[in-house]
Amino acid sequence: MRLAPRAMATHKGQLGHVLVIAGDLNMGGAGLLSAQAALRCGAGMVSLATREQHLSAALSRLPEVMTCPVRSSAELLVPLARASVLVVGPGLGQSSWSKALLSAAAQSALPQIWDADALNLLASGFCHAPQQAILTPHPGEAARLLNCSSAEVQADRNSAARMIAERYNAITVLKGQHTVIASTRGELSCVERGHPAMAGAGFGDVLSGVIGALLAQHLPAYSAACLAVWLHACAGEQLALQGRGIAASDLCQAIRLLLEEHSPCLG
Ligand SMILES: NC(=O)C1=CN([C@@H]2O[C@H](COP(=O)(O)OP(=O)(O)OC[C@H]3O[C@@H](n4cnc5c(N)ncnc54)[C@H](O)[C@@H]3O)[C@@H](O)[C@H]2O)[C@@H](O)CC1
Ligand SMILES: Nc1ncnc2c1ncn2[C@@H]1O[C@H](COP(=O)(O)OP(=O)(O)O)[C@@H](O)[C@H]1O
Repeated sequence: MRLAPRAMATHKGQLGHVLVIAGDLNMGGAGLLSAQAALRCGAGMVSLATREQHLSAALSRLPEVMTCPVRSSAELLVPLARASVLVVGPGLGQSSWSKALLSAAAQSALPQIWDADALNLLASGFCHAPQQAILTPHPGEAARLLNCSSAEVQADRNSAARMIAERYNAITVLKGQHTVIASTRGELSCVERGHPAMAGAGFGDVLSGVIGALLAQHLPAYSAACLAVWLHACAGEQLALQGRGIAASDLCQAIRLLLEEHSPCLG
């Protein structure tokens, strides 16, 4: 499960276009973290559809990312038509704006990663998960998806991941210590890496962008989920050597270097 090396004549159009749909008012940073991670893991192009209030922050922090201020689902149509992979949910909120964007994504046939509020809205019965989805719940979101408590999820994490995969017909990444990845065909993997210094805001947002970039570069979905979790957890371990206080965005450079070690760009 490696990314293929790149031919010398490779161009960005062959490496996928990740569209991150994220960031309601007061949570603009979540989408930026996800987009930054996708960029740093080699996606050919990255776009961010978010509240117009976040436009200038996004442009100044991530000039490589195409920023699409969207007020309604109609304004999402053009970015959706250009994308090859969607990351939906970081900081998306649960407002009418959030719901309109999620509905538009749910109707798309593109492969997509659903995180955070996309999962909360899914759990509420607002919509169905699309075909070819990867769901990335933490134990709190997993509990909402299964209509149980997070203690019950934690008591048997393998079963919880399997049940979400079955119920929603989607690859499921149950985050937290020793992240579990379950497929709809019964495959189950556990990544016994990571560090409690990763217990902070925004780490999950980064993971969603890493998965998006690997999918965009044509890794099969289950492999993309497993490799992304492993890279993210190992990067966390490396940064944790310096102790607490890792900012989630710090992970991106460490993940980039680990990815190059694992899957060299020139083979
Ligand atoms: N910079 C930003 O704009 C950020 C925005 N964020 C957004 O904030 C919103 C709320 O997300 P939250 O995840 O904070 O809130 P949630 O209410 O979804 O989850 C928090 C609860 O889930 C449970 N939980 C989570 N991880 C657990 C674990 N490892 N073990 C056991 N229980 C666990 C706990 O009960 C915890 O109180 C989302 O839209 C999210 O995307 C976050 O991503 C953080 C960064
Ligand atoms: N104690 C821990 N051990 C290993 N990994 C952790 C630990 N705490 C958090 N993580 C990882 O950090 C990420 C946190 O994601 P999440 O809870 O969705 O955060 P956020 O919504 O703030 O981005 C997950 O990938 C999780 O596996």
